[in-house]
Amino acid sequence: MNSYRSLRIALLGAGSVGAQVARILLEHGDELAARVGAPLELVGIGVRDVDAKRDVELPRELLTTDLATLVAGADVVVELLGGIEPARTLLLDALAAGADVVTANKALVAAHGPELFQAAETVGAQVAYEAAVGGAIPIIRPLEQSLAGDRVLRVMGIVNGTTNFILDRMHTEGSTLEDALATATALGYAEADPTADIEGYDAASKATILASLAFHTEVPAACVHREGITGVTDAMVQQAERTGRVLKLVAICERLEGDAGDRVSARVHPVSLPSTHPLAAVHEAKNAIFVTAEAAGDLMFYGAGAGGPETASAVLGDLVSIARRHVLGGPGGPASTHADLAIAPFDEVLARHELGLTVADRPGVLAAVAGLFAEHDVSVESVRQDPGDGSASLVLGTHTATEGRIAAVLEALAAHTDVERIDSVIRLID
Ligand SMILES: NC(=O)c1ccc[n+]([C@@H]2O[C@H](COP(=O)([O-])OP(=O)(O)OC[C@H]3O[C@@H](n4cnc5c(N)ncnc54)[C@H](O)[C@@H]3O)[C@@H](O)[C@H]2O)c1
Ligand SMILES: N[C@@H](CCO)C(=O)O
Ligand code: NA
Repeated sequence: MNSYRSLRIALLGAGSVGAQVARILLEHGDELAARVGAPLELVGIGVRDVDAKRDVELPRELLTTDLATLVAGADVVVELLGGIEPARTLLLDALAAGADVVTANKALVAAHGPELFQAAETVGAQVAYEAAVGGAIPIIRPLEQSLAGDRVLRVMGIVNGTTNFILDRMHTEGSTLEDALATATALGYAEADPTADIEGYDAASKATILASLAFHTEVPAACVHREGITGVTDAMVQQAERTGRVLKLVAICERLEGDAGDRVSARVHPVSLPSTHPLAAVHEAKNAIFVTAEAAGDLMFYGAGAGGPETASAVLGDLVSIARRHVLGGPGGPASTHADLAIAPFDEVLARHELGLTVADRPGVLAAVAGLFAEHDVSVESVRQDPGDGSASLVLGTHTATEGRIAAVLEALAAHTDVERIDSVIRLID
């Protein structure tokens, strides 16, 4: 090892991920230091309560509740608190003082990434956030560096471990959403407020980050269409199974070619996909992300999308890489947003839908319902009808149509006297 001085590492947060980062750093510090070329000194761990019970025993003398002072003396700040504040202010202070930053906080990067990157660029510091998307899976660095010479066309995948765990348990064990969420929380997969997982906010934050990196364009979180899994019912799960399909929550980021210039779209919603689709084989809290690039073709990234030790792997990878550059010198690179593509409105995005309806069981109803689709220029591909007691269940599959047209059909169906209920709406992936 050369004679570079120790790098002072401040760790903020000792929860599921933070405690594992501290443990590995303390257990394997020598090995990591050898890779960096300088000792990595964990100078303190910022916590809420130094006496709190933790799964991992941490040296008491490292624990402090004074996060601001801890940050002020650090070369690298590793933020694993979650949430926007105080994480944002602490990291901006760290960057202003010239420290580098590692974070797993996708909510913060999605909402305030440009502000953090700008602050880093001003002082030549670095911000690394590999753990923010796909947990342990290397996906940020491949998009930022490995594919920097290519043109990414599409990024699609399962990016939230908690909702994948829940949907998987609903399919394989008939669990309720609530029971499966409780297990995912106990396993350390869920966010501190699990609404972020089940309502799709977490996946939407990740879609913002992926789309911004993939398309070299700032894609604000507000431009990502978001639907979670709270509308997924047991009946929808069973309906999917009857047709050899499974339900998954996916993020889709696309580059849409157009005569007036390319645009980008990012969205998160449940989909129904054939059980033979590669994403159908992604079980438990695993994540999988497909990247399609013009020259590279299809690439698939698969692995642990959540979990303390798994996510700690990505955090420490960032720490080693950032520390190496700290030792070698040279500023961090600016965020790449040169393409600055327009964002396509969600209404113009194309998809195939399957709608489940309960309708009055009398002659002419099927024709009336089909007429509503025709009126809005949506072509019906398949119809299945199961008679009931005075009412009938209809399942209609559409050809590809814009989201705007489907929304108009749904509005017309909801207003139609023969339509008792819209039971389910799910997008189909082939
Ligand atoms: N758990 C995962 O699988 C996972 C995976 C990828 C990314 N992340 C991200 O990593 C970050 C941490 O996640 P986690 O699962 O470890 O969360 P966690 O809730 O288990 O841990 C966060 C810790 O930070 C502490 N904390 C919060 N605010 C604080 C404050 N103001 N002062 C002192 N301590 C404070 C909390 O008390 C808690 O112990 C989040 O941004 C999360 O989105 C988590
Ligand atoms: N709550 C997140 C953690 C990983 O980012 C998930 O379930 O995917
Ligand atoms: Na990752």
